[in-house]
Amino acid sequence: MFYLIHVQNLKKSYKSFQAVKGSSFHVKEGEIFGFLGPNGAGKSTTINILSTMLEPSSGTVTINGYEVTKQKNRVRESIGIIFQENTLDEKLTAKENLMLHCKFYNVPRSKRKARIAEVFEIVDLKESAGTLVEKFSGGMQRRLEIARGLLHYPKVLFLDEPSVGLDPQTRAHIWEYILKLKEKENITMFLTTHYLDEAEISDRVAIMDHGEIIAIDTPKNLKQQLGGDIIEITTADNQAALQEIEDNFDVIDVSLKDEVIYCKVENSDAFVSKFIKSLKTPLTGFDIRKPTLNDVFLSFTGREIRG
Ligand SMILES: Nc1ncnc2c1ncn2[C@@H]1O[C@H](COP(=O)(O)OP(=O)(O)OP(=O)(O)O)[C@@H](O)[C@H]1O
Repeated sequence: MFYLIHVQNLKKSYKSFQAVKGSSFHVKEGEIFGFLGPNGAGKSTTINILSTMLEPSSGTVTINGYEVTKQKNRVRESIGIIFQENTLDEKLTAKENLMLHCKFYNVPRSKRKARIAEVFEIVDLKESAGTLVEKFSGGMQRRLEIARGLLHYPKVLFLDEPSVGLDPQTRAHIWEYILKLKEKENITMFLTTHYLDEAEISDRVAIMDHGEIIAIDTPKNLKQQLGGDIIEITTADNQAALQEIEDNFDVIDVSLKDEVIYCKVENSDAFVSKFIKSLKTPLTGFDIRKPTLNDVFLSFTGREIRG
């Protein structure tokens, strides 16, 4: 089977420090592949290698069938990159920025105008084509960067923390555009994020920690693997309640963190009815929820992803 991204036993060391410790994964055409992990996990290192900006220490990586260390130009033609930081020229208009990129990427002169109009349409910036980028809001600049990343019809779009530093409403908008892109252009997307809600939109997620991929699957399967429901409990005496739960209740797992007791249970209905009736420690708060990707991360590493 042909994979747009194929990574085999990738390693990267900075002197004696191993930032990536032998990752292997593949990404299919049209997939949104989320790369999730806390700060310092090795996400940027991986994305920089995949996009030819950094040499791996060992392992093989192919993008669109081209090897990243031996066929750099072919790889670069196949990818678009949206960086964490703004790389637009703020003294130029939006359209001038895009035109510059077309020249840089050798988009044929006859196609430039139409393609620029197309990408402006995708990110809803048609009206602002002639405006200087320095007058754009943070969200508009990010949208323009996405438009620019698409100009040369890349097969894969790399998005490194695409919504970092944006307010929640703008973040939500950026994701609308990204999903529209998947629909309209069938672009394969490789995105790094440490926002768990953002990772949820991925078709598959790889969770990275300390340079290693510790899980890869669909968000749904990852969460289902945990099984059951999560119950968050606060009481007048959490230590006593924890002991009571451990001794008397049927739980898959129970832990106390930041003054909240987390219980993982097979069947929340059965647990709750017994719990309310028989817990001796006075209860002060109670919440039942389905597992999130944060719970997945917690169960693999014992830490919160934002830790
Ligand atoms: N040029 C470098 N020299 C030495 N160590 C580095 C270098 N670049 C990254 N590292 C280290 O490698 C590890 C992985 O860094 P990387 O930037 O890939 O993580 P990340 O998951 O992208 O984190 P973030 O979300 O903070 O960007 C970190 O411990 C980092 O300090």
